[in-house]
Amino acid sequence: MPLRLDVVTIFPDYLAPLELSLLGRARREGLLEVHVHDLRDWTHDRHRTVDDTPYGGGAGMVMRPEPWGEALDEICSSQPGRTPRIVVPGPGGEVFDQATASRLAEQEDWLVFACGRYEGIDERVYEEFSSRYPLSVLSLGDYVLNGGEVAVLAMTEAIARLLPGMVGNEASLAEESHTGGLLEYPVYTKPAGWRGHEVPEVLLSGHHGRIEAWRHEQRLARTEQRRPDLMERYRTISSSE
Ligand SMILES: N#Cc1c(-c2ccc3cc[nH]c3c2)n[nH]c1N
Repeated sequence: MPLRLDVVTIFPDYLAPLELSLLGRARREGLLEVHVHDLRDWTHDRHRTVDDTPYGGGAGMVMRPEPWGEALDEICSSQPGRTPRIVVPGPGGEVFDQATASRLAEQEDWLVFACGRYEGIDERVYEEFSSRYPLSVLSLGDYVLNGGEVAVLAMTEAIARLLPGMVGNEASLAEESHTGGLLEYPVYTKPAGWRGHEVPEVLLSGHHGRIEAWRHEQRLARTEQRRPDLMERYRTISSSE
């Protein structure tokens, strides 16, 4: 069964990149199903209003609960016998990392993304739907975006590329950044010499054992230099194995 993604947003065109490249091919090959919905289709006023002023005052606007309630009621019950995980991108969520992507790719076959805007979605939507469905609030990282759409694009690519059949050479998944907790090793291609910069001799040696050892050393060195936080976690996990 292909992974089904439903995305609810007030900017459906933002999700147009899901039609391109890897994800477009995945959809054409039946590995992935993507349905984008305009939240305003669940409004009933002339102006198709999705926001209102915040109770308690403060700057900005809050997304009204009613359109979200009707949209998620309809979408989450649209596949008889199936239950989605609702994913709400948000700066206050658990960090979405490679482990999260792997877990969702392995364990879920239907994700419903709820893209907020403005100052966010009325809290009662989270209360209502977390009592009825598995629900995760996930963050791309500690910086502020204007809405959830960019996060959905990133999360969708990170998850979908892990699906069986998505990446031509699945062996490459094993050596990329964050797989196994380390950053990727440096890569080179022809020409062997370029502007005085030479490809490391070991990579020209044809000695696969030495090449593998060198690449692992490079991963360790890069992770230590650029992401000491990941190195600490890697050491802890390695020492417990
Ligand atoms: N994921 C994520 C986010 C966001 C985000 C997500 C949704 C909304 C809705 C209004 N503002 C938002 C910001 N900011 N930074 C992240 N890492």
